[in-house]
Amino acid sequence: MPAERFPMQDQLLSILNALEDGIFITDLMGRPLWVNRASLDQLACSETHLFASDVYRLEEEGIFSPSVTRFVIDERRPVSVVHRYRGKDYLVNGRLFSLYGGEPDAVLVQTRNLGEDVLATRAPNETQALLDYALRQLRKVRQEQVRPLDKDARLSRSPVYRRCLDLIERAAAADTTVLLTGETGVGKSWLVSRLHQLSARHDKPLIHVNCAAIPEALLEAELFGHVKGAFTGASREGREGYVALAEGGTLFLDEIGDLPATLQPKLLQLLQERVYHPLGGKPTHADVRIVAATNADLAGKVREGSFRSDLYYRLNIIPVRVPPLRERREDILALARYLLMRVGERLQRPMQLDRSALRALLKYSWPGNVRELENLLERMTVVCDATTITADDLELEVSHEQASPFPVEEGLQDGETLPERMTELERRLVIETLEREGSTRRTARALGVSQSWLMRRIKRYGIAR
Ligand SMILES: Nc1ncnc2c1ncn2[C@@H]1O[C@H](COP(=O)(O)OP(=O)(O)OP(=O)(O)O)[C@@H](O)[C@H]1O
Repeated sequence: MPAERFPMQDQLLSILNALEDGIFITDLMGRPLWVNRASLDQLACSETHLFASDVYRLEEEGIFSPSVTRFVIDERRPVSVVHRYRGKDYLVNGRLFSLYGGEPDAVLVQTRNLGEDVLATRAPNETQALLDYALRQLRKVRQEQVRPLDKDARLSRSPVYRRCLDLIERAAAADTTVLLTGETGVGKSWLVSRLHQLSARHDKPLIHVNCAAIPEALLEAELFGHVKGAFTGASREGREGYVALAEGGTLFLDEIGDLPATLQPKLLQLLQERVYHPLGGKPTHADVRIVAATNADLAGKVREGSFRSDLYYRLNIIPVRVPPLRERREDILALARYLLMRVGERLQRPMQLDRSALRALLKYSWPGNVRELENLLERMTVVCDATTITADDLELEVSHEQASPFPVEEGLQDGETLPERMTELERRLVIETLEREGSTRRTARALGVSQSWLMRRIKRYGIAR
């Protein structure tokens, strides 16, 4: 089994591979992380196929029937069942566990072939003890040697959003100013936390300041702090501002377009000279990385004179445009499943979406972007009687149904050719139908093509499954 998928010391690999019990580990989205030899033999499925898929799809394909992993993910509790599989009886134990020693972040399924005995000579807990030992060692190895698994990086199938994630990753390493722009709810703040986590400053604070939410009269003191008695109403001891609180880390200035004109030169000084003035105090040196975000048209504000152009250019060193959800339709269903799982976990109510709901989510234009999707799924989790959400439950407004993503009347984009447009249309249709239908067999039927044609396209477009 490939060590790069799940780095592990050789001895541990040998122990786990020597077990007669099958060991199958997935993340909480049901994506395989590691599987031992016995488990692969039991499943009679190629390793490549297994790792390119998730338990939901594998269940649809009949490789699991049903999947114990899915049950553990949905129910959030351990389960023990006896499965008859290819003429043999297996005792299957599934449970949540933590790879890092904190909150559960993975599912472990252990499969024992009952036919081959569960011999009286073998202490029943022997395998379990060995396994627990191996997992303890594994946690240690991971904590020492590798960075935590990046659970979210695989969340995007959209080239535009992947470019955005890529840019964030590069910017994280560069320690320079970044300006994120994009509609409300697209995930600008989410990307800033990701940037901070990936940067060398990750063990220092990330301070989020919403420039639009703090009254103008207070913003300067909040940002830069004040010494005692600096102004009427100031606290007697004086107070540190957000810049000081972010020392060594990242200062995230959200809604930067609302930064008052009086503060703009002060921020410029901080950016250029790394110096600021607490109210009533001396110039102070700061070591912070500044990241700003806005859903306003900042260049327009510069043109109309309400935002300083020198500050704009200084902030705009690495501009990152975060695309709205309607421009990354390939991600809608994967995000919906992920967010539904997250909210289900929080509210202790696992839910699922039926096919009519998936179709409705794809048709809608999401003016409120990821936040709107998240809020809708939370509302559904609270108000739906049944645990399966249907299109009727969603009540998405027809007026917000999306026009075709490829309107003929708009013609081709600058420099785009007809074959390029056709290829992109094919790619998107394949991805969306796969997301909706789950298995390649059903997708091929829905698209009216053969399964081998579909498999070739999946390969050609590098569609992760
Ligand atoms: N790629 C993603 N994966 C998971 N959750 C996401 C992702 N992008 C955004 N979210 C979630 O969507 C919600 C909205 O995101 P966020 O607050 O970052 O948007 P925003 O662009 O900063 O919005 P605003 O401009 O209104 O401040 C958050 O709850 C966030 O966790």
